[in-house]
Amino acid sequence: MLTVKYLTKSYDNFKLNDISFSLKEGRITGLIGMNGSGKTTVLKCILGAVPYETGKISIGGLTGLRNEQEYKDKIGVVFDSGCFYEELTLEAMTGIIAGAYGSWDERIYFGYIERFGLSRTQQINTLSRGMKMKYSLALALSHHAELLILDEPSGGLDPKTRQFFCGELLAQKEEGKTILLSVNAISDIDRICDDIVFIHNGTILRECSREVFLMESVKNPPTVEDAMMEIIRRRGK
Ligand SMILES: Nc1ncnc2c1ncn2[C@@H]1O[C@H](COP(=O)(O)OP(=O)(O)OP(=O)(O)O)[C@@H](O)[C@H]1O
Repeated sequence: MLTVKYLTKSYDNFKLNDISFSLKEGRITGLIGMNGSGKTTVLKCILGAVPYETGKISIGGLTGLRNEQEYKDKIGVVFDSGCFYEELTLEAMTGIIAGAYGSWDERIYFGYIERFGLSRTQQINTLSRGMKMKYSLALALSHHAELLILDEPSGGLDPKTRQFFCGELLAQKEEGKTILLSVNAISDIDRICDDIVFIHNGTILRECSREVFLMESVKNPPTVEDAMMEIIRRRGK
């Protein structure tokens, strides 16, 4: 599905070091790591939102450089910051976003808006954090994307809304979607991940199933958070 090969991206004080990993179709993969480990940077490179120095990123053989529209249509994005014009209504904002996708499906969009309890005439800046995340998810699910990319979807959400999100993502997986979500150390959303890609200081330390990753934990019952800490402790940094 998604393949990232030898990706390198540098900022003044940070570098993604030759990142390579791939996603298995129809599974949920957690890109996990501490604050500042490079998760958002990796996602931005995949989305073509920032330039990178070296590497090849492809989805089902398509690269964003050669097939920009087709590549973009394949991805549904939910970003923590939600890139919206705050003073617009959902209806007006959606009109702008829908135009960016060749495969936009109004019928599916209205279905989600209703199911998520959102109002099309409400202004973006009056949405609570949970509502904004639901709106982002509705947009991401409305253009027949094969791959969903979510940046810290549980950040700042209460347990009930987190549960709602987990349920929605599991339902999407059932429909055959491939999902990549970034998860930080203290999130509990890792429970729904089938696979883990563990990034630390811009380097991938593990790429395996969640089950195998948990074997690194010394706690009983094992936790993803403890497994991360153990791997880092054994490396000595
Ligand atoms: N535009 C930028 N200019 C300079 N440095 C940046 C820029 N964006 C990110 N960085 C740096 O790159 C590093 C990785 O940041 P990134 O946001 O990818 O981490 P993250 O794993 O998503 O962190 P968090 O869990 O806190 O969101 C950080 O040290 C950050 O300061």
